[in-house]
This record gives sequence, structure tokens and C-alpha cells, in this order.
Amino acid sequence: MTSTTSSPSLAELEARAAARRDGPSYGHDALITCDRLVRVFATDGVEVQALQGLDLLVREGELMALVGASGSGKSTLMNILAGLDEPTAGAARVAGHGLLAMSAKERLRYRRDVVGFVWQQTARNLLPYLTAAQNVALPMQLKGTRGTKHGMKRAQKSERALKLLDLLEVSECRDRRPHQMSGGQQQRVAIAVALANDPAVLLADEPTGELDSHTAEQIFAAFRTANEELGTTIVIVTHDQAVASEVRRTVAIRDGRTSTEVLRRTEVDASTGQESLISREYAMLDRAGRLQLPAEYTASLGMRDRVALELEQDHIAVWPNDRE
Ligand SMILES: Nc1ncnc2c1ncn2[C@@H]1O[C@H](COP(=O)(O)OP(=O)(O)OP(=O)(O)O)[C@@H](O)[C@H]1O
Repeated sequence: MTSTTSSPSLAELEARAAARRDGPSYGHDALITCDRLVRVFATDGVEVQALQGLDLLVREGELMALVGASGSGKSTLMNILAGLDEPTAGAARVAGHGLLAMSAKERLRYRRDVVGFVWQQTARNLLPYLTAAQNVALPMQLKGTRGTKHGMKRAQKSERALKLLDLLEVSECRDRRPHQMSGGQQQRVAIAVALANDPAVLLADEPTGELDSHTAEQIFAAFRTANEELGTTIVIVTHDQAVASEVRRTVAIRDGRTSTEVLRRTEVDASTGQESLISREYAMLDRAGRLQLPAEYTASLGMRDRVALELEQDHIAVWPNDRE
């Protein structure tokens, strides 16, 4: 490896350490911060590292997807963010709430007020003996009537429930029970239920897993509506790679860590005014400066064990070991 810097003096090292100490902490301006999250499961004496130092930042107002192969750790991460499970090590914060060592009371409040969930199994999202409107009103009723913001009257709760059903284009289901709705309608009602208490974050774990691709597209459109109209930050977990075309940011998880990220943006051609979607894949650089090179890149150049780096004006070049 080519070194491009001379050794720093002790004074310089001290100054750098002070700058790090006094600077803003990792993820200080993010709504969701996962900082070196580790989750180890031990069953019958065998340890499984489901999360192996995962870093992730999600800004307020984002609509993003987490993708990854089966067993990569997506559901483990979701359960931690949902307040259903605790990490073994590392830190996780959502909307100012630290998710380690919450008391039972804090956990209950967090799950009721801060996050909303939509699960894959439609049956898990809705109570079968309540109508759509009653299902959406229920979280508001469970929240109680204390405090000014939350002190909605019964009529206001019903009104909000109907507004949400309208926003998600399932008003016609207001008086139907779940078994009288299609799978797609049930999931849209489930999104309304999850939004009932105006959560800071909406978490969805494989919300389209039981739906055909056309209905799945409609569900993604419903998430986009919620994101754009209500400003809710939304994180959707899926193993469906096609989701990348539905959201602006897709983060891939591999072996319990974030590995790559795809960002999509709209570009307008200055001369024709035509809009086109540009998507670009990025590798993740962790806080220690570690970078995982895609296996297909390293394999095609026969890179192994050691590579040479060169700092150029605006990029870093990576060369196989056999260069002089
Ligand atoms: N409660 C548990 N006890 C033991 N091992 C677990 C537990 N939960 C998850 N694991 C293991 O942790 C790893 C990550 O699992 P996780 O369910 O988070 O993956 P996933 O990406 O959500 O997969 P899928 O897409 O299949 O749901 C797997 O090896 C899994 O077997």
C-alpha cells in the first residue's frame, strides 16, 4: 500500500483527538441511528451472529428499503427497531429514544407512540372481528385521552380513521371486516392502522410478501402517499430486489452488516425538459474507513489478500498486488 502522508506529530494527533471528541456524534442529525449493532443468538450452545456491527442512518422524512438474502439479518434489525428485541452490543436510537435498556413502561410507550408496524402476515396486522374503521381507531383509543395533542374525542378519532382510510384509497372498506377485503386492501388498512397515532417511523417487514406483483406495486404506492402526504419516515424490509425501483434509497444487508446502497434520483434534461431516473450503486464505507469491494470486481482482476491504493485528486485507485 502506498503511503501518501508523513507521520503526524504528537501535537497533531492531540488536535485530531480533540476534534473527534468535540465534534458531533455519529448520526446526531439522523432519525434512526444504528451504531455498530450486534445481535448474537445462542441456541443449544451454538452462537449465531445475526447482526455483526451494523451501521445505518435514516434521515427524517425518508422512504427507504432494506433488502438482503434470507438469513442476512433484516428481521433481527426490524425487531430491534420495533422495540421487540434488544441488541447484544452497539447502540440504536429512533427519534431520540435509545433502544438499549428501556424499562417495560418506556418500551410500551415507544411501541405505542413512536413506531408503527406493518407485518407480512395480513392476519397479524388487523383484528378479525373489527371493521376497518374500528381497527384504525383502536390504537388511538388505546393511547388514552391524556395530554392535549392526544386528547382526541371519540368523534375525532373516528374522523381521523376515515381520513386515513381515504388517504390510502380504501374508504369503501370502512365497515368491512378483514375477511371481507382482498389481501391488498387488508395491507392498505394495516398501513392506516400503523399511522393512526402519527408515529415518527413506520416499519414494514415484508409487507408485500403474500401479494402478487401488481398488488405489491399498489402497496408501495400507498407507502409513498403516506410518506409524501404525512411526512412519515418509512423503512420497508423486503427480499424482493424489484423494490429498488419503488423507493429512492435501497440499502442491502449482507451477513449482518450493511453492504451496498442504491440511490435513485430524477434528472431533468436541460434542453428537452424530459425527466429520467438515474440510479447508482454505492459501497458502504464504515466508520473505521473499511470498505467491502464487490466480489465480482475483485474476482475479475484476481485481487486477493493485498491491494495497492493510490490517492488521486478526486478518487482513490485500487490496484492488484502485482503492480510495481
Ligand atoms: N430467535 C432466534 N434464535 C436463533 N437464531 C436466530 C433467531 N432469530 C434469527 N436467528 C438467526 O439469525 C440470522 C438472521 O436471521 P433474520 O431472521 O434476521 O434474517 P432475515 O434476513 O430476516 O431472513 P428472512 O428473509 O428469511 O426473514 C439467521 O441465521 C437466523 O437463523
